[in-house]
Amino acid sequence: MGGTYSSEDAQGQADGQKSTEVAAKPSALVMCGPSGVGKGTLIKKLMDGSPRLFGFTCSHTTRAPRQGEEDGKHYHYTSKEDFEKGIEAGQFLEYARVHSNIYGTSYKAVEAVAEAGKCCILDIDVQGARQVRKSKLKAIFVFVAPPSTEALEQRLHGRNTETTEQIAERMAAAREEIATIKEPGLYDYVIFNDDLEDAFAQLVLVAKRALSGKTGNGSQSITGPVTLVAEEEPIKSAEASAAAAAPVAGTSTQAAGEQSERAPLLTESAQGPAPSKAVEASATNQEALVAAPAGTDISSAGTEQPSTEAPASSGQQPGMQRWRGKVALVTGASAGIGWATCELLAEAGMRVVAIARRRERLEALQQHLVSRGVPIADFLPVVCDITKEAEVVALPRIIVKRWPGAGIDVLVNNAGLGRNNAGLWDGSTASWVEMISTNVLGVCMCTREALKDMTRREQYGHVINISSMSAHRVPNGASGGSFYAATKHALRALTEGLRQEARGRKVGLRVSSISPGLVETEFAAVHSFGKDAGEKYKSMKALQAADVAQAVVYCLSAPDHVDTNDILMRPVEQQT
Ligand SMILES: Nc1nc2c(ncn2[C@@H]2O[C@H](COP(=O)(O)OP(=O)(O)O)[C@@H](O)[C@H]2O)c(=O)[nH]1
Ligand SMILES: Nc1ncnc2c1ncn2[C@@H]1O[C@H](COP(=O)(O)OP(=O)(O)O)[C@@H](O)[C@H]1O
Repeated sequence: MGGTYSSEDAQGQADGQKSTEVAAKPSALVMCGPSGVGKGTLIKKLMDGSPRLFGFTCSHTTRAPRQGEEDGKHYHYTSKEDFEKGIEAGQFLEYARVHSNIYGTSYKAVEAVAEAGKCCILDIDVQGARQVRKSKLKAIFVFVAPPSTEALEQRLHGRNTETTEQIAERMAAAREEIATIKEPGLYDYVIFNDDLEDAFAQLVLVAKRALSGKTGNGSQSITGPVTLVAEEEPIKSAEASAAAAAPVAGTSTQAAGEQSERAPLLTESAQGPAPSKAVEASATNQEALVAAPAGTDISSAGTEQPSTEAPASSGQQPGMQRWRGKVALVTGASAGIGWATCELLAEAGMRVVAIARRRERLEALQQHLVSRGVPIADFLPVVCDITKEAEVVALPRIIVKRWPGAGIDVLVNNAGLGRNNAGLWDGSTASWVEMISTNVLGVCMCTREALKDMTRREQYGHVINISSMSAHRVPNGASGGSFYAATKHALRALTEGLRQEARGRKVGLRVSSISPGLVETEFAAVHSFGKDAGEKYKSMKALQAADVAQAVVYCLSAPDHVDTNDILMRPVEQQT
């Protein structure tokens, strides 16, 4: 039927003989990515798990069959002449010249799968994907990306199916293919195939969308990050439900409101037609992983070099070498000091676990880090509220799942908040509870779980508490700001207490406290304490969040004989 084919035709045919398994007309799943990235491996895993739901569209190719490949199963092996005749006759939905051969998807191949009511899986190159995007075929487009170009080359060698020259040709093409991630309107999802199980679980979520007939228009890659899981309707796991039902300290209306807006930390599989058991099982616990947004530039991912625009990296800081490849968990990573700290530590070669409540900020941070040349494989964003005990307790498990054998080496307790309406005259209990829950209890729970993790591995690293000058005096007492200072005074006592406990247990844990004065991002908050408080700080030049992040790097990189216990950072009064 050649050029008259449209996906609607195929869907119509599928409707008549739809099995009960296929609840909606499936869209096709277009898989792109450089040679050797693992497309075939992922597709096979998906089809082996659910052969009745997915069908592979068998392409035509002029390349010779590899050992073990079967005509009509892996490819239709065709001569160049026959292929060109087929193109002339309009038999191909798309075709392209790839690695010195011609490859193409015939309308017939798509029909064969669609007629059985299955989701068509196309493994095609970038040129083909562009053509399919313009066609009428309803599809979701996925780019499978390697964690690094080195890993890709290793996989190609490991597969043992190409000569050295062929591998060089594929590697040259790979760089151009990876650059197309940024191409507007092309891909709906980018899946990094670092850990096969993680990549597969992400593919399962996308595949479920295809099965239920959803599509993407690729425009999300420009207008905003794409999250695999947020778009699904998650079912709360028992753990997350328990956490939501039992906040650590009382209730806070604001905290409760924020909590309900975001997705839970861990989810069971998303809804949709029931796939096979194997597919279900590996789709769990992926909520913690945020897939890279399409449009992210990973062309330098894995190179360990910051981009040319990047400022002098903390990786050059003497003393940071020892932390390369170690794990730093940073709380409150969505903005300000936390964000800046993640940036510096990632650029210093650490694996960074960024904790925050707002998913979209974590995605923005991920995109930012990747654009600065941080390997995606070294970043783990986790949606987590540190006042929810079950969510905090889950963190070490999530980390070890992502990086087997690893654990928390550095904990940066940065998350903290100040609320007005907290004076002793007429303050709100909710404000007090919120501050205590986050600034004190949240810090304690994160610390306890990090210490357990260090004890498990018998490796004690460094805990850095981001405190405040308000831990040393009460700056806004008259305006009702003493409660915030009280939480920071408590943090000061706890920091010293942690040091004493570590000494008592004879473990080599380092504990630092950094007490910044006014940080620029807090200006608004200070003004909310009243006119007097605002006036007082008018003449001051506020610290930058990056200044405080530099102090974190300083604590980590200082030699053992240098005391980094308490760093006070007062802003200097501006000369008028
Ligand atoms: N455009 C297009 N590309 C295809 C088709 N079939 C395979 N390819 C792509 O051709 C490239 C080489 O495929 P292949 O020789 O099987 O090698 P491999 O991907 O390294 O296993 C890959 O990027 C495939 O995605 C097709 O029908 N159309
Ligand atoms: N996540 C992964 N980690 C390590 N090796 C992988 C991973 N995914 C796939 N591989 C291996 O990489 C090689 C290339 O995978 P393949 O599926 O043939 O790639 P493609 O179809 O994209 O060319 C295979 O030997 C496969 O076993």
